Order: sequence, then structure tokens, then C-alpha cells
Amino acid sequence: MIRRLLNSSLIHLPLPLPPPPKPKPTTFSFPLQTFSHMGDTRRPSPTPIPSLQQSNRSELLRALESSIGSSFSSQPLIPNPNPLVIVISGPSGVGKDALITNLRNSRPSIHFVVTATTRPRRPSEIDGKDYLFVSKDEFLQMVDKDEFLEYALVYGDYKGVPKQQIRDFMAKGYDVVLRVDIQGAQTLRKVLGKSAVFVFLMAESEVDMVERLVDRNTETKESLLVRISTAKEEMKHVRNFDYVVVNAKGKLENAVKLLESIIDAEKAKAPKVRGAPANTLAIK
Ligand SMILES: Nc1ncnc2c1ncn2[C@@H]1O[C@H](COP(=O)(O)OP(=O)(O)OP(=O)(O)O)[C@@H](O)[C@H]1O
Repeated sequence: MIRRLLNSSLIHLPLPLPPPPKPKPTTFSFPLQTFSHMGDTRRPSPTPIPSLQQSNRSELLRALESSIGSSFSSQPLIPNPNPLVIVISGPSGVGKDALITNLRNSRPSIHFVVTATTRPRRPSEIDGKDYLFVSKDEFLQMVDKDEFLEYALVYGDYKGVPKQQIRDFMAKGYDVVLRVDIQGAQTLRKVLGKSAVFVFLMAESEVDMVERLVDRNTETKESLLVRISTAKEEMKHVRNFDYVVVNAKGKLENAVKLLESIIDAEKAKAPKVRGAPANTLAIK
């Protein structure tokens, strides 16, 4: 079974894929000579600057270039930002899957990493799209082959983030979103540090969170109790995250919008602000 899985390529990618972002320019040019030659007697006398209103545009630009002492580059002043890794986590039942399903629709250019899991597939889920459903033996063989960036035993089932998918998509310039439980987020923080963006998703109140789990109708009484008591404990980890998104009852779209704003703001950060550029992540 595991051989079939590996031979048929571990990564079941959602197709068709949107076009990847445009590749970055390889050079970054900036007019460095600006005023450094002022007073240099060897410099040829600058072309007189014609009237700003009446002159022809290219004539004016040539005269300005000549006065400045360098030509104006049409390359972007700031190269395209590096691909971003966004880690979405939060207690059970807060709406992580629901949020990601909605984000998928609004941001088709993001790659959503398909987590491998040994838990049974829920009726609404599609193998290879929502999760990669594997047996326990298959999962453990993948562990032996060091195929996971992070994996954990969550409520009796294994879940793991396949490395190769992240490498492949980041190499093509895609931003990637990972969905992990709280222990997974802690491990990923150690592996990725500040080069990934960690988002903690929470419900507005405990009662909302419990109601969502009950209404989802996927748990036994026992597993419901474990999830609820774990969730209370997990709320303490919120301070280790970069952002908190509250998924208020009936307002999933607001949570999606906030997450999109976070992604946009992270992409717009000045290059020096973030730590190591995300696409230089050492995923071994
Ligand atoms: N804002 C919301 N208001 C009401 N119900 C919601 C909201 N967001 C999600 N839900 C519902 O809450 C239930 C739990 O959501 P979901 O399965 O996405 O949680 P999860 O965090 O992925 O849980 P788990 O970690 O256990 O897989 C689902 O039935 C989902 O449709």
C-alpha cells in the first residue's frame, strides 16, 4: 500500500493550478551616483533641462538623467517579496478548515499544503485535497523516510506536514499556507523561527467553540471531552503567535478578510523588517 502511495507520488496536488507569481528580476539597480559627482570637474557639462511643461517627455528624461549623472532604470525599485509561509493554528473546532476552505476561493494563487493524516475521512472531505488520508503503517514509513517537516499524534491520530510540497511550491514562487494543531505550531516555530507568519485562530468564547464541535457532529462523547479540555489548555499558547484572528459566530467572512489583510501586510513589509527571507528557509 505504501509503495503504491509513494510510487503514485506522495503529493496529490489540487489542479488546475493558477499561474505562479512573476519571477523576481535578478538584478536590483538603483541610481547610486545621484549627487556624488557634484563639483567633479571631469564630468561633462549636463544637458540643460528643458521646460517641464513644453518639452517632449523623452527629451526631458534624458536631460534629467544627464544632470543626475545616471540613467533611470525601469526595473522595480523593490523586487517581488519572497514567498511567504503562513502557519494557521488554533484549538479544535475554532474553524481552521472552514477558514482555509474560504481562503482557497479568495486567494487561488496561494498553495495550501495538504497535510497527511491517519484519521478517518469525514464525508465532506476529499482525499488529496483536504487531507492526504493514509494508514498508520504508511504514515510511519513516511516518518522513517524523513518526509515530514513536522508531525504529531493528535487525539490518537497522526498528522504530518510533507516537506517536499513546501519546497516545490516555494521554489516556484508560491506563498504557502500550513494548517497545524497547537503542538505542531510550536514545533514549526522552532524549525522556521520568524521566517514564517504564525496565526492563532480562536472562537469568540468557549461556549461558541464547544457548540461548533457539538454541531459538527463528528466526535464521540469521549473525544469531545478530550478536545474541549485540550482546547482550554491550548488557549495559553496564543502569546507565541504573531497574529490572533477571532472567528466570531456566523462571521467567518470577517475572519477570512482579516487573514487576507495579514497576508497583504506581511507581503508589503520592507525587506529589512522580516528575519531571514522565507524562501531561504532551510528545509532539509
Ligand atoms: N464563524 C463560524 N460560525 C459558525 N460556525 C462556524 C464558524 N466557523 C466554522 N464554523 C463551523 O464550526 C465547525 C468546526 O469548524 P472546523 O471543522 O473548520 O474547525 P477546525 O478548527 O478545523 O477543527 P479541528 O481542528 O477539530 O479539525 C464546522 O462545522 C464549521 O462549519
